[in-house]
Amino acid sequence: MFCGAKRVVGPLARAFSSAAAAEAPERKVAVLGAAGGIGQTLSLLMKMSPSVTKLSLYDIVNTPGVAADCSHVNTGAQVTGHVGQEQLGDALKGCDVVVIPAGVPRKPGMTRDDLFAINAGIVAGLVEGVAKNCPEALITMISNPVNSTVPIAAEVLKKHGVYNPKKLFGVTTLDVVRAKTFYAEKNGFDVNTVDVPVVGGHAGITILPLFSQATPSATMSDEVLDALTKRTQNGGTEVVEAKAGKGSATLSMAYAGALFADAALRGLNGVQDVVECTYVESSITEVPFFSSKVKLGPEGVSEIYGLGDLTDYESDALKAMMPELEASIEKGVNFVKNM
Ligand SMILES: NC(=O)c1ccc[n+]([C@@H]2O[C@H](COP(=O)([O-])OP(=O)(O)OC[C@H]3O[C@@H](n4cnc5c(N)ncnc54)[C@H](O)[C@@H]3O)[C@@H](O)[C@H]2O)c1
Ligand SMILES: O=C(O)C[C@H](O)C(=O)O
Repeated sequence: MFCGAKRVVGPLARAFSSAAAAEAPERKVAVLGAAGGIGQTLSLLMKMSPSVTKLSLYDIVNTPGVAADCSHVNTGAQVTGHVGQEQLGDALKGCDVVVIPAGVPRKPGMTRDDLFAINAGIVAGLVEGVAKNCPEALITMISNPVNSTVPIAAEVLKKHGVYNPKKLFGVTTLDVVRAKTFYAEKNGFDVNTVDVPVVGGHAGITILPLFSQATPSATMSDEVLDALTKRTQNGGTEVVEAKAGKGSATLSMAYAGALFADAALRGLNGVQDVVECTYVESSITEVPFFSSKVKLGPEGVSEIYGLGDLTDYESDALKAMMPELEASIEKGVNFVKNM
């Protein structure tokens, strides 16, 4: 089927093959919210990752079925299913990476912040489980609103005396995935050769793709640049509206979540130069959590890169996002303080 055509291997396949080093240590990954729209596909992708040896699937419903199904895939990872609060400890013990896509998704007309009322408590409870059962694990937070759920996780971990800012990540990979797709489409590039850093947070105007730093570079009019920026910022809403009340992005998010989890595992395993955009505790701007390019290593975060040169358009957008980002962070912090 591919005779004659030059076929470029995609990023997940590249991540999976380079993670497959024979000397890679055993790694246990848990997916919390594994029976959900994201959770099920993400669990499958994690089952396909050669760097995962144990895959623990946790949810408050339906995980026995999801785990049985996933366990029949003929790859190396051993799958276990855990259902309900009393099985959370077993799901988490010995984990190296905990991926959290638990919680409710948006419906049309909602903002991500509208999910705070339900998801804040869900995330706090799950991170408490991490603090008690696998405090050394890397946490990759998918549940929205990410701009607040990551600070919530940090505060819960602090309450338990186990917070390590190098090990807590908000997953903003889907913004990068979208920016790459839209940029490649617009400029006629092979999407597998494209890179676009996306900085800030993960909601509306806090999502800032830096197309001036995209590779390969392209000359775009101000109108095209603005349209691409807005499409990236509204990518989640585009899917929510298209799904018309049946949830938000699940397939592309599972792909993005697997890409990030695999990058985290490669970093843990000592693979060099693993760099992803992710929302972490950061001092590169005036807000305490910010997404930018981060090098991932054996301890989690090994280096947080600065923003580089920004155009006037990008500088203005950066300034404009700060009040919203700051308020979302404060809301998360206060939620745990008042718990
Ligand atoms: N970071 C991102 O880029 C991104 C992208 C897409 C979606 N999301 C977010 O991911 C979350 C999940 O989305 P979805 O489409 O998979 O939703 P979903 O409703 O399909 O699945 C959520 C799952 O979480 C489970 N759950 C609820 N409470 C739980 C608890 N206390 N412990 C464990 N599991 C629990 C539910 O039973 C369900 O199976 C939403 O908050 C959504 O907004 C984030
Ligand atoms: O948009 C949403 O609510 C889900 C997610 O954050 C996304 O970007 O797709």
